[in-house]
Amino acid sequence: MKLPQHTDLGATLEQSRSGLRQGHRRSLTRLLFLVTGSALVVFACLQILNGFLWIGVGELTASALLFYGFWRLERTRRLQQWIYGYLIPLFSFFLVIMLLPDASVSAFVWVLMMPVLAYLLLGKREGMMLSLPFMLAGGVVYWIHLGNLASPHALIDLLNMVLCGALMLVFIHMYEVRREAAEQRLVDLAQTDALTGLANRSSFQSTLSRTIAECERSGSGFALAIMDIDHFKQVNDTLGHDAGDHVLGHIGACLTERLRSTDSVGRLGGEEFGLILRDVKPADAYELIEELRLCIASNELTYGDRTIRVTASFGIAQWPENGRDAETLFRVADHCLLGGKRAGRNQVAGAGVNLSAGQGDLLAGTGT
Ligand SMILES: Nc1nc2c(ncn2[C@@H]2O[C@H](COP(=O)(O)OP(=O)(O)OP(=O)(O)O)[C@@H](O)[C@H]2O)c(=O)[nH]1
Repeated sequence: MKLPQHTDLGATLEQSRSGLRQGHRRSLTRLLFLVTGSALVVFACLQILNGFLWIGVGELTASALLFYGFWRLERTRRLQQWIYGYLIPLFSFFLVIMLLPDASVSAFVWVLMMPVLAYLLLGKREGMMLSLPFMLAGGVVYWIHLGNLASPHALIDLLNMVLCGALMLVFIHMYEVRREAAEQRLVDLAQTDALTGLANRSSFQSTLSRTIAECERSGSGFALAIMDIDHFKQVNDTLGHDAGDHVLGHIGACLTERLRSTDSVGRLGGEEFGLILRDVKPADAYELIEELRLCIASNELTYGDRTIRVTASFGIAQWPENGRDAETLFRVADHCLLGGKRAGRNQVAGAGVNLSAGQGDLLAGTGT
């Protein structure tokens, strides 16, 4: 069996669940650091020229920190902390410039920038939790800034800002909710086999790697089984491709029904399925797979007015006895499966277990 060479699309998409994908969030944050840092240098020069030396020095220090952050962000694992470390002072700074006695009305447009930045960098939940209190504080400062609300002019200004801010927040929130849902659908599609609804090969491969890592830590064993339907080509050739699809769907359901919730099953491609049985000893794994074999063999499937009976062969590899890595386990299980096919099909063959059933044959010598 060849292991998949393509990248695991499901896992890649998985990373993008909160907010933008990690890589995109990183580049966006770096860009913001660069832009803010450069802008602060310009403002600092203007402040110094205007005689506000200490304000200029403060802005230069902040820009130096931002340039340092720009460099650090390329590799840091603490992206989230850096984002909070950027957004909280930035939003506080917006509030401070709004609080200045001679603050221009235009300074309040920054309130509208808060949800955009927070949602883009932190995603839906954290973006809302951070931007909402700052926006409310900005609204209060604006209200105080307007002074006498008895005048229609001030009231219009207040309404404009409140309405615009509220709409901005609602639209960005709705956009993020839909984007996350669409992304989730994409993740599900990338991990699922459309015909059977089971995990596809790439997703099964990820589960196997995760299982190995978990079992390395816990020390508990598991079994990998590969199942292949016998003479499936005949089903397609005699009853048609649709009937073949029907059989595949039925077998998929049959496997899922029989396994425990901690076990995993996936369609590896064509008429081949993979099973991961957690916390089992070789003899238990064999017994369970044997039960599956019998279930498939004894099942009569109706397709229109036709009755279909199929059998399947299984190869089992045990972790860690037959191999510690996915590639070796696949190779061993595949080797056993091949032995079972050669021995007459409708068989269960395990490496080192050398047990078989079906058609009264005993399979010996499979495995490594
Ligand atoms: N209906 C249907 N058939 C498929 C699908 N994927 C692969 N197949 C068919 O599965 C058949 C596999 O045939 P073979 O590899 O010769 O295997 P087999 O006939 O099961 O024989 P053994 O495995 O040696 O017992 C081919 O006819 C493929 O066209 C699918 O998604 N739907």
